[in-house]
Amino acid sequence: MVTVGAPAHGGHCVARLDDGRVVFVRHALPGETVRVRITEQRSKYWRADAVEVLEPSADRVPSVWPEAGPGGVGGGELAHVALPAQRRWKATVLADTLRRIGGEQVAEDVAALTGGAGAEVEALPGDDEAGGLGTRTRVDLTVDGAGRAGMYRFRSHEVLALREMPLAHPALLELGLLGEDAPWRRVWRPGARVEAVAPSTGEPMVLVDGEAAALRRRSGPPRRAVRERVESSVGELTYRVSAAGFWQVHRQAPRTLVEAVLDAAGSVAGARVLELYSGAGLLTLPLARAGGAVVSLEGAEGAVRDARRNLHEHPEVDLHAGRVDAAAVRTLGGGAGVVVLDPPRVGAGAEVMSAVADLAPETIVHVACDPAALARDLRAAREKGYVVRSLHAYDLFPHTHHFEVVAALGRAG
Ligand SMILES: C[S@@+](CC[C@H](N)C(=O)[O-])C[C@H]1O[C@@H](n2cnc3c(N)ncnc32)[C@H](O)[C@@H]1O
Repeated sequence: MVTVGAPAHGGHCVARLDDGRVVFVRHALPGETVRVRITEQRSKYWRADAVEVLEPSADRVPSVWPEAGPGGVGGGELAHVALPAQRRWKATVLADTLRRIGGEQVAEDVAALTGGAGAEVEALPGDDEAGGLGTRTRVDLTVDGAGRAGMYRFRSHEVLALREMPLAHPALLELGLLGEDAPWRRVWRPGARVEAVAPSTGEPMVLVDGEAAALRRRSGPPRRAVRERVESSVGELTYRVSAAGFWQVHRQAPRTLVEAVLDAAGSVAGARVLELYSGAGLLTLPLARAGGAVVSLEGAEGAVRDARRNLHEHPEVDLHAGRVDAAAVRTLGGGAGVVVLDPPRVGAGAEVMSAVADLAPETIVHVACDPAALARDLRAAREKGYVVRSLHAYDLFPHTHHFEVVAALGRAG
C-alpha cells in the first residue's frame, strides 16, 4: 500500500516506500492511497500498477478504456483521470521537466511568460464535449496468434486482442476491425501489422503490413495515399499524404499546429525560412502561403515526394530529402531569418540546436511532442543566447500522457 505523489514524465506518479525506494506507479492519481502490483524491479527504482484504490482522488473517474488499465495495453494510461485533471497533470510534468532538464533559465523564461503560473495545456476544440474520445485518425494494431486485432500489453511483446478503441475516430470503428467476428480476419494473418487511417476527406483506409487492404476486390490500382484538408488563417490547405507516412493523429491537430506555428513565427513575408523535419509539408505550405521563402529538410523520401505534390503551387519552395544534422543546417540555412523545427520524439539534439543558433535567426520555432527532448533542445538554444519568447502546450493526445508544445525563441537582449 502506498500514497502516491506528483506525476512524472512517462504517465506515472512517483511514490516513495518506507525504505526510501522510488516507485513509479501507473493508473493512480496524485494523493491517492493505492495497493500496487510491482511490475519491474530495477536497482534505482521500481515500477508498479495501482490495482486497488483505497483512498481515491476527486479527479478519478471510471476509466473510459478499461483495456488500457492495469496489466492492459499501452496508449490510454490517463483514461481514469477527469479531462481537466489530465491537462493539469501534463502542465505539472511540463513545468517540472523544463526546470529539471531545461535548467533554471529556461524555467524562469517560461515563468515570466505566464506570470509564474507555468504554461497551461490547452484542450482542442470539441474535445471536452466529446469526453476526449474519437479523436485519433490513425491507429496501429497487431494481429494476435488467433487472428484477432489487438495491441501490445504495456512494456511487453504480448498482443492483447481488443474489444474496443474509444480513442479512435468513429470512421475507424465503423471499419469493424475488432472482435471474434471481424470480417478482416480473412484478410490478415497472425502477426500482421494493421494500420487504419481516417482522413479528413474520403474513405478510411486499412493497410496490412504496409499494403492497402480491402474486404472486396477493388478495380484500378491500390490506393496508397489519402487527402487531408486543413482550414487555416492563410486559407484552405489541401495535402496528399502517403497512408503509411507521418500525419498528425488528432483530427484537430493539423489546424492547431498550423495556427500555432504561424503565430509563433511572426511575420515571415519575405523572410528566408529554414524548416527542419518537414514531413509531407503540413507546415511548409502555410509558411509558403504566408510569404516565407522556405527551404525544407525531411528524412523520409516518401514524405518529400508528398511534399513536392503538396507544394506544386509554390515552385519557389526548396524541398530537400536528407538527414537533419549540424552540417545540413549550415549548408541549407544561410541567411535564415526564421527556423521552424518539428523533430521526432528524441528531439533535435544539442548539435543541431547549436548549429541552428549559429545561423543567428531572428526567431526559432520549436514544435515538440516530448517535454524532456524539448527541455534539452531549449537548454542548448539558451546556452547559445536564445530565450523563450512564447510557449503553448496542446492536449493533442487525450487519455494518454502525451502532449505537444510550440515554443518560440528569440535572441536575448
Ligand atoms: C513529428 S514529424 C513532423 C512532420 C511535419 N512537421 C508534420 O507535422 O506533419 C517529424 C518528421 O521528422 C522526420 N525525421 C525524423 N528524424 C529525422 C532526421 N534525423 N532527419 C530528417 N528527418 C527526420 C520524420 O520522417 C517525420 O516526417
